[in-house]
Order: sequence, then C-alpha cells, then structure tokens
Amino acid sequence: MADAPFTTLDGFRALLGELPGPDAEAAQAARARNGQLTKPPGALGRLEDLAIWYAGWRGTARPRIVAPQVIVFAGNHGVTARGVSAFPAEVTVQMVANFEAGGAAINQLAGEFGAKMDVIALDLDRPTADFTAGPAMSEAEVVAALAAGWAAVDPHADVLVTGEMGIGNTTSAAALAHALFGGAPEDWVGRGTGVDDAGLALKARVVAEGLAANPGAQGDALEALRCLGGRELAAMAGAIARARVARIPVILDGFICTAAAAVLAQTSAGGLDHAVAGHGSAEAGHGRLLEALGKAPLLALDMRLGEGSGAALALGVLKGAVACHSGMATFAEAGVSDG
Ligand SMILES: Cc1cc2ncn([C@H]3O[C@H](COP(=O)(O)O)[C@@H](O)[C@H]3O)c2cc1C
Ligand SMILES: O=C(O)c1cccnc1
Repeated sequence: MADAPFTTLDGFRALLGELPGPDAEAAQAARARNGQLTKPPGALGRLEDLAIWYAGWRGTARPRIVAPQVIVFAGNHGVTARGVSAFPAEVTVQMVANFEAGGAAINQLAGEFGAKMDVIALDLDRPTADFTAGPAMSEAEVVAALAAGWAAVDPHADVLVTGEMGIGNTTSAAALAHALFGGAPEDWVGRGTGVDDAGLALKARVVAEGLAANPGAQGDALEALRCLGGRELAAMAGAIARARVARIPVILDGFICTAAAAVLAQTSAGGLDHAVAGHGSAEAGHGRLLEALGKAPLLALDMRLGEGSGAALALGVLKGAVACHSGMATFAEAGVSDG
C-alpha cells in the first residue's frame, strides 16, 4: 500500500491541482471500434458511452474488467449526540463486524459482481467532534483520514467502489452538501435510517447550526470536509483522488459517497471526470447533488442503504458495457452486412 504523497490539507489541495486526464487517443479508438460492432448504431444506449469513457481512463481501446475493488470505510460522528439518526451510534462498530463476517448487503453484492471487498474502520472509539459546536476534525485528523483512504486503494484494481458506514453520516453529508452548493438546509436533509418528520426538522436545524458554527466551511470545499465531514467521508475522498492518479475509474454510490466526492469536484474543475454515478438514492438531496455535479445515475432502484451497495450493483452494468464493447465482433469480422 502506497503512503499518501501529502501530509497537510494544502498538500492534498496541490495534488488535486495537477490531476491526470483520460487518454484521448484510447477514447477515440474505442469510439471508432464502437461504430464497427455488430449492432445498430446507438442500440446499446448509455452502455456505449460508458464503455468509451472506461476505455479512455484505462488507456486502451479494448479494456477488460477483471479486478474491481469495493472499500467500505467506517467512522463515528459526534453529531449523533443531537439525536439525528433513527439508530444508536454503536451500530457502526456492530456493522463493521457484520461486514467482516460477510453478513451485510454489500458483502453479497460485491461477491455477486466479482469485486474484492476491504473494510477500513477509522478510529471508531474516537468519534469526530459535534460540528454544531465547532470543526468536526482537526487538520491532522482529516489529513489522516484522507491518507487512510488513499492507502486503501489497490493500484492494480481496474474499477473502484467506495462505500461507507457511520451512524449520523447523512446529517454530516447534508451539512457538507449545503456548504458546497448553498441552498437551504431543507434541500439537503433526508430521512437517513428512517427518522420521522420531527427528526427531519431537527436535522435541518442541526445542519443550519453546523454552518453557523463553522463560517470557514462555506468558502472552501476542503475546509468544509474538515469542519462538517467525518473520517469515512474524508477517506472516500482520499480514495477517489488516489483512483484518479492511478487512472482507476470510480462508481459513486449514494448521497454520502457523492457528497464526499463532490469535495474533489469543488476543489478542482473536472476532479470527478473519472467517476460515474452508480445509482440515484432515495435519500432526499441526492438528485440535487447529482444535478449540481452534472452526473446522471445509471440505476434508479429507490435504494437508500449506503455501504457502496448501489454502486456495486452498477458495477454489473459497467461490466456488461465493457464486455460488449471489448468482446463483440465487428461487422467485418462476423460477415454481417452493415447498414
Ligand atoms: C443496520 C444498518 C446498516 C446500515 N448500512 C448502511 N447504513 C447507512 O445508515 C447510516 C446513515 O443514516 P443516518 O444518518 O440516519 O444514521 C450510515 O451508516 C449508512 O451507511 C446502515 C444503517 C443501519 C441502521
Ligand atoms: O444514499 C445513501 O448513501 C444513504 C441513504 C440513507 C442512509 N444511508 C445511506
């Protein structure tokens, strides 16, 4: 595992300023190949652009997916003291044991779609500070979480899914989204694990208090991550950045993953060009977040679980797209008359 090439938030910021782009020649060659495959033009719909996008990032016109990686990051949140989740904070560590024993939804989906799965618990016995009273993390803490995410990525993976577990983290993600994209707290809060109307109103108040208590969060995405995020959110951002540097395409999961990823896009234009939206979560606010990022989800299944589950399902779609693109015969090869 590679040590992260940054030790400060500004070091991470500098790295985001010089991210590699896709291989334009490989993308062009993939587009040409797509035009020769034995199907009516455009008949594979969005799968065609998906395969060409993947080929560009992998730097080859005829890629294969053989080594997907799912990483589930777990963190605890001080803001749970405000009663923002329908479940108690101890569920985070209990679910980590469940992931390790193979009993969670993400275990089944990662297994079904041929991904190896890693679980990284981040200082669970040391929750972040309640962000309604000040910054959730110190600079050293957020940098450590970014670096843990960075180090968790297998450089030999050929697609990455980042998932999370952290009771209270829909509130953290809502506060982060609000700081990054403005609007009102009500635009970003949702029911998470299933809070009632009073719980939803409380979440909006807590988000408003969080922004008021952290004035620096609104001007700068990385500062917003430090002040309002959590360790698992920062680790997802670090992992997604590492994937970019290694030209590993990423499938984003739901509201929490997308909020964490948005930090990269808001710090560096095009910083999420190597990522697609796996699914549209039923969590209120996810649609708005995807719209702000200009990303259309691959799936819409009314899921609202997290863990990387929606993205792992979308891995099946991406694998299908790439298998067709790289495995199909051309009209010339198959002796099929083209149109
Ligand atoms: C058993 C269980 C398994 C989960 N797996 C993911 N989450 C999801 O729910 C949490 C966010 O919702 P909130 O902000 O309302 O706490 C996160 O841990 C998320 O990944 C779960 C939640 C529970 C209870
Ligand atoms: O969209 C998500 O990621 C989500 C929604 C609700 C609860 N946990 C995760």
